[in-house]
Amino acid sequence: MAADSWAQAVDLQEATASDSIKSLQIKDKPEENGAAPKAEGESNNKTEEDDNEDKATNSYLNKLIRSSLVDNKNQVEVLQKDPNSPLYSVKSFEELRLKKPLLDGVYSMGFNRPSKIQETALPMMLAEPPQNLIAQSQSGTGKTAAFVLAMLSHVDPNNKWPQCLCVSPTYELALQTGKVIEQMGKFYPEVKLVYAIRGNKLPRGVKLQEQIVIGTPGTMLDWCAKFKFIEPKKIRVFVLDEADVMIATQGHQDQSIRIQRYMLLFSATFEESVWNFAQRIVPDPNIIKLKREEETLDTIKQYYVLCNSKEEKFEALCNIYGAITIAQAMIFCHTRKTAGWLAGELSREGHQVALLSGEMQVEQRAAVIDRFREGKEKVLVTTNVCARGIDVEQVSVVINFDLPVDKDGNPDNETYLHRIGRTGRFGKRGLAINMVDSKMSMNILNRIQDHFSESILFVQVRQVKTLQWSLLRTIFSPLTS
Ligand SMILES: Nc1ncnc2c1ncn2[C@@H]1O[C@H](COP(=O)(O)OP(=O)(O)OP(=O)(O)O)[C@@H](O)[C@H]1O
Repeated sequence: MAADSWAQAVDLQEATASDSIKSLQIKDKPEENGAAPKAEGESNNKTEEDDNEDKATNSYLNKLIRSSLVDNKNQVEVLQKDPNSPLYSVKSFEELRLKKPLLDGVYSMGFNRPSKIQETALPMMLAEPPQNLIAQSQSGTGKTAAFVLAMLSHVDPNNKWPQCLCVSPTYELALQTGKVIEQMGKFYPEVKLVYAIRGNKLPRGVKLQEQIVIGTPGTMLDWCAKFKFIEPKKIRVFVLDEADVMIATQGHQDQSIRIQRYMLLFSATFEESVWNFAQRIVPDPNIIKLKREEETLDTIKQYYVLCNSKEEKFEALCNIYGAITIAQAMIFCHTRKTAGWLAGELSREGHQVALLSGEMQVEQRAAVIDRFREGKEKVLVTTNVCARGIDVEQVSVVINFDLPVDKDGNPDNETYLHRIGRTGRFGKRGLAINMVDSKMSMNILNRIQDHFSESILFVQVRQVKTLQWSLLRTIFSPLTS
């Protein structure tokens, strides 16, 4: 059912939520191979028909999974020829006139063509003299590669001092962007990188030799202002990744974030007041801005389920667990406490899950994200600390166990978009499931839907098998079909 009438959707909650919750018990644990669990009312005594159905299911699933993994390259090619897609491009990387080692770096990462943001932003960023840029592009469309190429293009490797600064909002994202710089610059070994992140303590008075510094705001400011490891005057390029959240949390109050150099601001979202502020702090910027209706990705299908409490949401989650673990999933909670509780409950049910939240030691956080990236855990339970930027290709499902709200309890539309954007990366298909547990959260969901003029579809958790199949179809059916 498309929830096109919100009053109707709330009524529906009252009429069906408690009813549907009764059917949330799992009769069978999902099989290792991803077969759907039995829905309520189904017998555990298998008939020949059940056996045949299981076999057919397994063989179909295997095919779907294989095709989704193998066909993504073709899907990207299809999208890169579609003028309505954010991956559309008419140019090749050669035409963007990158230095030879950078071109080699790009191709070694398996990139064939630029995405729309890369094709549009790179000529502006590589121009001499460089021009300031404020750029918005949907999640997972290659913003990181765009500004990494800009930084690598502007450094002079003969000068042994920091020339480019890149600030990321979280420790994990700084590490991830650093990896992209290392990969893309691997044929340009004269250019070196250093991480200005918690835990990387340098002796006082040290003079940095590295040309690129990537880090988080606090440590970066300390390195510039307190320890003077970096001379702001010598900085040629200053990148603010996830610029809107950095401005919202730092920029309005702290003017020291303003470095009057060539400034590049990137994000998938720019709330109006932040956009205006960004234009005030960046002199004469080039601007790449999306219309509101362009902000969401068609490749991510969005659903919601109705529950009555945290415990019922947990039961609903258990019911769809088999489907979400076919590939990988991220589950977002509002607080560290809920994330810890949920990870504990899932573990008690015998599920192997990872937990990442802000209070953990940085080494622990790095280890958790590495293991998840390697697929050692299929489910990551987390908070907004992982809402932005984290790029794990195999994430096919995002679950909002709690809907994102700001400190006043209003919908946090930007965080919603970033959270669901952890799936559907660069042309992949993805699925977002929102768990609604009260009239208030239904209202939040309605307002998020209104904000993006997007349909978030209702699914009956009762129909476990149907849900599993619809999830699987959504994730794995090829874009061309
Ligand atoms: N031109 C390209 N061809 C193929 N893959 C690409 C290309 N550019 C980027 N990618 C891949 O697409 C994925 C998403 O890219 P990236 O993380 O840069 O997106 P983003 O726009 O920064 O996302 P977010 O808004 O979430 O921060 C990455 O895995 C990246 O390696």
